[in-house]
Amino acid sequence: MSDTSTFHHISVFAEEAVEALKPEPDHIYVDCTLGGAGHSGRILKASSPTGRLIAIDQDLIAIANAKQVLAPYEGRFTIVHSNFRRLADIVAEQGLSGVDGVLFDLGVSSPQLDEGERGFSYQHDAPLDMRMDKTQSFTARDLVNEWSAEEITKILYDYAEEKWSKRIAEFIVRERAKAPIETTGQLVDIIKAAIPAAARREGGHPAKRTFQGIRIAVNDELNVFAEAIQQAIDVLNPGGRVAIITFHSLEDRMAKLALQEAARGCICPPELPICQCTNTPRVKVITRKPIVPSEEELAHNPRARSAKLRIAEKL
Ligand SMILES: C[S@@+](CC[C@H](N)C(=O)[O-])C[C@H]1O[C@@H](n2cnc3c(N)ncnc32)[C@H](O)[C@@H]1O
Repeated sequence: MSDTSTFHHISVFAEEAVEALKPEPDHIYVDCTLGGAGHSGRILKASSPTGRLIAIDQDLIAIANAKQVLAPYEGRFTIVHSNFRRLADIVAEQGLSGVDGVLFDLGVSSPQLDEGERGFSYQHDAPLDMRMDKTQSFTARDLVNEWSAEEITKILYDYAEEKWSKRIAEFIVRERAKAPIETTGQLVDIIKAAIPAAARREGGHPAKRTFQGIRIAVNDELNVFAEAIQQAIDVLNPGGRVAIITFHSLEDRMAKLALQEAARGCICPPELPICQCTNTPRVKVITRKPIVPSEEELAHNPRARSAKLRIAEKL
């Protein structure tokens, strides 16, 4: 998408996620997932007149649009084209020893999904791509044509809970032996052929889970998030908060466990009479249960359906 005027993404938990960070003037925030800048703009507004924002995105198209959206706050924000896997380094490169809030709004933006040519969508026929960062060389085409049946089965099962993962992987391997699989349309046809007709009629689109699994693998989303969440806790100043918006159960589970573990401190086995790990709690969990979207939010943004918000505060 080169025309930034058509970049349209409705922020999920637009108010709740920003309030969670308790924005204040003079404080410094990091939005790890700038996207359409909906949250970033709200953070800058709420921390006026002197709050500062570092906003990260690995997608240059999102960044081009966000620069226009954030123009009214010129001088108070820095946009960094990078993967948030580098969060700690990015904070250090800005000459900062800590920040007061970190936001993650995980996954892809609506424009990334809707722009057929990026290959994220099973609804548009396009080259198999799925890279959030177009400067990365590894694409969905490489994965589909080069990974073994076992590797493909594993990501479809682990990242998308696809119960037909083995059959889909076998069909992919069989088809690519005839000719390379180049497009999302070809992949959708292979998935449809692999899933028995009765099962195909259950739930949503038969290709939905496979596309999710491949996208997560192409962008290494879960490993990146696991690293970044620890860095987020590290870079927070005492009293600073991390807010995490997730869109599927694997991400939410990772967020929940990482925050719980950081809140627990001691990781010694329960049978040890005295703590030997000497770990101390690093955060207080603010959301024992995740915040879920209101009926009102769901009515105007169906994409929020599976969203969950978790918040923790640095001790
Ligand atoms: C759901 S959108 C964020 C929307 C944004 N919060 C808003 O209100 O407009 C997620 C964005 O994060 C970016 N992103 C996802 N994973 C990333 C990563 N590991 N590093 C940097 N950016 C990432 C995507 O490119 C996408 O633009």
